[in-house]
Formats: sequence, C-alpha cells, structure tokens
Amino acid sequence: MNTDIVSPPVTRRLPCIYAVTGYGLFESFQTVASEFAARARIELLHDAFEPVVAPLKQAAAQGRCDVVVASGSNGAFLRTRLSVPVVLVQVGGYDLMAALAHARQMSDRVAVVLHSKVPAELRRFAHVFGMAVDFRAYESAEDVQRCVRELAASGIQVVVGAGMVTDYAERAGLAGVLLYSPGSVRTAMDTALAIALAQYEERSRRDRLDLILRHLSDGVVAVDTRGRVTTMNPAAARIVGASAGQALGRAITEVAPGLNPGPVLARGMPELGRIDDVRGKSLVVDCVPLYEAGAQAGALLTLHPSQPLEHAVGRLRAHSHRRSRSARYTLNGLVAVSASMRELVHRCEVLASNSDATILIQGESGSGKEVVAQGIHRASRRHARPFVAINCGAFPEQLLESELFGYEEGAFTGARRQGKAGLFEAADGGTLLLDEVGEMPLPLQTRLLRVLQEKEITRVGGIDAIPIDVRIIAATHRDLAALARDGAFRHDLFYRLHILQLRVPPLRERPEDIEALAADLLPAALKRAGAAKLAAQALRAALPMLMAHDWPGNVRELENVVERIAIECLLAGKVPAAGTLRKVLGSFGPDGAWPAATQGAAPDSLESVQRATEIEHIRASLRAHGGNRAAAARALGISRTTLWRKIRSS
Ligand SMILES: Nc1ncnc2c1ncn2[C@@H]1O[C@H](COP(=O)(O)OP(=O)(O)OP(=O)(O)O)[C@@H](O)[C@H]1O
Repeated sequence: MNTDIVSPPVTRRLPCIYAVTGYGLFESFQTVASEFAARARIELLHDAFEPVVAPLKQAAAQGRCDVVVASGSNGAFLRTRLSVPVVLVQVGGYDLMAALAHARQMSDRVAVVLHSKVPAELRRFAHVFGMAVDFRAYESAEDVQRCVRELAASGIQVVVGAGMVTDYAERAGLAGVLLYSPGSVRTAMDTALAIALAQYEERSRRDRLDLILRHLSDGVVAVDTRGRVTTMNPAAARIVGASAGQALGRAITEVAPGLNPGPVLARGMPELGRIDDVRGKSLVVDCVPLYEAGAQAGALLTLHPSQPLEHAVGRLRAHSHRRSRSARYTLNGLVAVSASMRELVHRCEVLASNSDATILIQGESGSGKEVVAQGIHRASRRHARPFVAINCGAFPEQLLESELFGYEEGAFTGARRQGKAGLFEAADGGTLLLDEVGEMPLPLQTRLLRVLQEKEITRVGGIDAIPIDVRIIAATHRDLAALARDGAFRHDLFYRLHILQLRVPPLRERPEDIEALAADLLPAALKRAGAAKLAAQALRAALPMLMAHDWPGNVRELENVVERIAIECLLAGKVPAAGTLRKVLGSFGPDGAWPAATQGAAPDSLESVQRATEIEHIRASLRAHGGNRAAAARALGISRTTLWRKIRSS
C-alpha cells in the first residue's frame, strides 16, 4: 500500500453561483452579475419552479453549481428540491418603502403582495404615513393569480411585489412595481459568494482528512450518537470485512458484530486497549467519544489487528529479556587487572557467598554491571538455579508489571487462558536482575518494595500471595540518590536497595584493564575475521591509542572498536596506518564528530615542532595520571574535549 501522504491538488476555481428567476428580477441579476464577474462565475437562468430543478441538479452533480440565488416563492420551492444552498433575495425595509413611495406617485389605490407573510412593521409604516394600502400574502403561483384578480376587481391600480406578482399584475392590466432593489440582489449575491467559499474550504479540509484516513494502516471508524457509521476508512473496512460504502449510515454493531461503542457513547469516557473479537479476529480497539461544539456527537474507534501487536510484543520481549535464563560470566572470568576491579571482584565474592541480600550495582552504561551480576549469581548458593534479567526501561508500565508479576486467567482482556507466571516466579530459587531499575515507574516501585519486604508476590488479577525465593540484584547507570531527591524514585526503595551497593568503575579509571581487555579481545576478533597472524602487530599499533581514549561507552564501546579494527585489518590485508586506527576511535569521540585533521604543516616547521612538543607533554601527563583524561586535562589546564582533539590531531 502506498503510505505517502500527499496534499490534494489545489484547484482554485471560481465559485459557481446560479441566479434563478422567472420574472422581473432578471435585469437586476444581469447588472449585479457583471459586478461579480471577477470573483464568481454567475449563470443566469430565466425560468422558475419545476423546469429549473433538473438543470440545477445536473450542474450541482457536475460541480458547476455551488449556490443558487432566487427570490420569493420560487426560492422557497427550490430550497425544498435542491441539496445545494439556496440564498433568498431578501426584501429590505428600505426596498419596501421606496417601492411604496413609487407606487403612491402612480395611484392612490395600491396593494402590496408578499410571499408567506406581511411584516407587522410594514402595516404600521403604512398607517403612520396615512397610506391606504391593501396587504396580501401568498404561498403559490395560484394564490398570486387569485389575489391579483381580486385586487383588480376591488379597483386596485398598482401592485407592489416580487417578480411573479408584478408579472401577473401587468397581465391583469394593472401597474406592477418591483419590490427588490439592486441593493438586495447584491447583498444576496455577497451571501452566496461567502457560502460558496466557506463550502470550498470545508471541502478541501474534508478531502485532506479523507486522504489521510485512506492512507492510514490502522482502521478508523466514526459513529454518530446512535452508533451509526459516519466514516470508515479502507483499512477499517478491510479489518472488519465490510464495504466502507455500504457501511455508511448503518449501525456499527450490525456492520461489525463485536464492536460496541455503546458504553463510550453512554458514559462519554474513552475505553482504550479493549480486545474485541470481530468475525473471528481479535482486535485491539481504542474507542473515544467525539465532541462537536462541546456536545457529544458520537465516538471514534481505532482498530488494530492483534497479530502484528503480538509480534511486536514478542520482539520487545526478545529484545529485553536478553539471552538465556542462565549466567555466562563467572567472577574469575572477568578481566580485573586494575586494583579497583580486583577490589570489586573481591567484594562480589564476599557478597555472593556470605549474603543473600538485595544488591544495587551502579555504573556507567556498558561498564559491566550485568556481567558482575552474573558473576555474583554463579558464585552464590543459587548458581544451579535460574539467572533472569529484565530491562525495566524497555517496557511500558502495564507490560512490565505483568512480565514481573505474571497474571491470572482473565486478569485483562487478551490474557492467556491459564494465566502466566512472571519473572519473579521464573527466577525462583535463583537471581533476578532488574536492569535500569531507575526507569521503573513509581507504582511498580511500590510493588517491588513490598516484594522485598514480604518475599511474596501476587499475580496481576490474582488474590493469592505466592512465596518467592529470589535474590534481587538491581542495576542502574543513573544516579538513584538524585532521582530519589527529585521524587522520581521512592526514597524507601532507594534505602532498601542501596544497603549493599557496588560501583563498577568506568573504563577510563582503569587503564590496566583497557590493556588486558584489548589483549583478550583484539586477537579473538582478528581470529574471527581470519587474520589471526596480525594479532601481535595490531595490538602494538592500537594499544597506545586505546589507552589514551576516554571510553564514554566503556567495555561495550571497547568491544565495538576492537571489532572495527579487526575489520580494517582484514580490508587492508595488514595492520592499517595510524590514521585509520585513529579514525575508528575518533568515530566514538565524546561529541560524536570526526576529529579535526592536522592541517598539513611542513614537518620541520615551527608549527609542527610546537605541536609535537605539546603532544609529548600531553602524553606524559596522561601517563602520570594513569590514563585518566579528566585528571590529565585538569593538570594541563585545558578541557577534556580540547585534550581529546589534540591527541586525535597528533
Ligand atoms: N570485566 C569485564 N571482563 C570482560 N568483559 C566485560 C567486562 N565488563 C564488561 N564486559 C563486556 O562488556 C559488555 C557490556 O557489559 P554489560 O552488559 O554487563 O554492561 P552494563 O553495565 O550492564 O551495560 P548497560 O548499562 O547498558 O546495561 C558485555 O558484552 C561484556 O561482555
């Protein structure tokens, strides 16, 4: 399906107005039409009533008629027969007075014949000015003929009225004075033009909306207050197996049995994430009330077939559960050459064998928090039982809750038949790593605290407490104390977690480990790349640069860099030049940019010598600070970024 949303082509044509009169208004229409020529296409129809209906309907169907202008009973008649708006030429007070004054100049015996009814003000006006005027109202052409006959018989000589009235009057031998002035025709034309333009805007808006709805892959159905379909996009028609055209105007419960906006229409409250079965398919349905001008006008249903969502949830789970339910790393297997890592491993050994309490592991991203957690598990009495890890930041709240605690049958629509055990239960007897615990939503933090205190859980939708025997290890790269201060993390949970805490130092604080890790990882990566023989030479070339790097991404970044160096070796068939290696490292720099290239100064120039001396000085400082760039930069009185740039450009 083409999902590109394109704007509809804007064809700004002039509004089309039909001015329709069978009688005396024709001349006024002609005059005013020429005044509007630049703003509208005005078609004149010199006819009225039934004979004009078909041509007007045809013009409207072909998009050639936006609005009709007509007067009196003809206008009223056309309103009942056409779907386009009909603007009536209105008789203004001034029109009437002018026509009456004109009629009185012709004779004392004057009658006014108006469509529908005679306004009381008009009678008062005639009375105040001492005019003896016979007022009559009519509904149909027959009324007019009868009325004119009666007036002629009673001695009336001048008849004031709309075109049809003056026409019949003149045929009966009386004088006719037309009621409408060009001013009233102009006003009607202005109104017609405004309506046509407003309709045009409305239509373009609807077209744009239609286009968007047509291209949406989610199903969208709108219903009115009685649950009848007012809009159904093609995706919705496909999903519920109906034809959008035939669905319009029918009850949604009939078109798609299983979909029921009833409760939303009744209560005016949205229902999100409901699971409805429609024609054998499970749909995830969001139903929200629709309001127009503050009053509920219906409901909007968005339909998502459940299968793609299930796949997405499956992928999310696979992404977040990470690997298996067993721990791969042992404490002995960790690279720990630096004093800080050896100290950490020692603490881990003690905590693993002498305690079963909850542990909080803090450390930068990629520094090895999970491998430490695995090491503790393997060294503990729980080693033969499961090690389960979950990334708390990867799930929305409700999903995380059911993942952790499991759920009972019928806990929510779509819940599995027999319910499902959560990870607390899956890790029974073993260890549960709650990675990124700082991202856990507050309500779940409350539940977690209760689990830590009570050592039992209750499944979602369940009532029985299930005892659990799990060691919890929580890990985070965030500053939990600061989160607790800001109210984003529960204080009591923080205190409970940080009784036993471990900090995995960032790689830049332990250069000895960089060397040891590189000595492990680079030969292994080269072996995988089929270039094992380059190992010793590659390590010699890369090590000084690796040692000087800042490692914002820690061991995980080191693994990536080493992998890329191995690939460069493979591509070049030899250990690549220093510049290439630097580029590999540079692409992981603190500001993400490639390092500034050395501007080609001649080797013996003063500039080159100065730069070489500078770099030598920086290297010495780095060595003196055990590779710690922050400390070296401080000692040199420059920023870490400047230090980084200078090393890169060396
Ligand atoms: N001391 C170590 N010895 C050997 N490998 C390590 C060591 N520390 C980390 N690693 C490796 O570094 C990678 C990142 O480690 P890990 O996933 O434990 O980091 P993390 O701190 O949990 O990261 P995150 O904060 O992103 O969850 C792993 O692939 C692991 O193999």
